[in-house]
Amino acid sequence: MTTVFPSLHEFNLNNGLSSTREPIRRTLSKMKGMFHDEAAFEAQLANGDSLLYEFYDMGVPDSEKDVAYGTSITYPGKVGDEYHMTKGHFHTVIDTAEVYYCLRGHGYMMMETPEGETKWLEFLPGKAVYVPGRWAHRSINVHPTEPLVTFFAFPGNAGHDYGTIESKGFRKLMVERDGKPTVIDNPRWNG
Ligand SMILES: O=P(O)(O)OC[C@H]1O[C@](O)(CO)[C@@H](O)[C@@H]1O
Ligand SMILES: [Fe+2]
Repeated sequence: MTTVFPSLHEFNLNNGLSSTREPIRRTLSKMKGMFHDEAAFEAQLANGDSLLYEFYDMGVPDSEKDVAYGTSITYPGKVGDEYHMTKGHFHTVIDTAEVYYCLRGHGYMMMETPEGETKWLEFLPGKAVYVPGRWAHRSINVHPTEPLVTFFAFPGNAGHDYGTIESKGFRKLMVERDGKPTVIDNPRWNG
């Protein structure tokens, strides 16, 4: 049995970053095939492999008795008309849930089940989104200039299944229409 000691970590309330741990960073090139406008993606990548989001793995044991937690920071911007977002995933142990609490910014949590139900809920500072087991989830930043900062927690054994989203995509996308965030059917959904 692993012995886990009580620990203390700091996450900055403004930028979401921790002074006590290194984040995992995902740049544009790690998101190939995720945005619906491939030409806009390639054009943007030619201008530099910019940082889209970063988040923390605090290294808690991968046991169902433990709680994985950390902050997730998605930077503002769009690829074509589609807002910056995380890759998104199901949990490998698919019926494990997750909770997110928004600390800064404006965004949405896009969710869907394998059966095809979809749901998106708004992130604003002070709002908590509960993602039940079986719902794939992706954070989306719709603010023009501010980072979307959330704090998340989920069972340590949940794991990340990226394969399903990488091959099928999400059924719904969040794009800008007439200057406003708008949900559309994913024209490239491959279910
Ligand atoms: O794993 P993705 O989809 O790249 O997005 C990262 C986010 O998801 C998490 O894995 C939590 O489920 C966090 O580490 C982070 O908030
Ligand atoms: Fe998750």
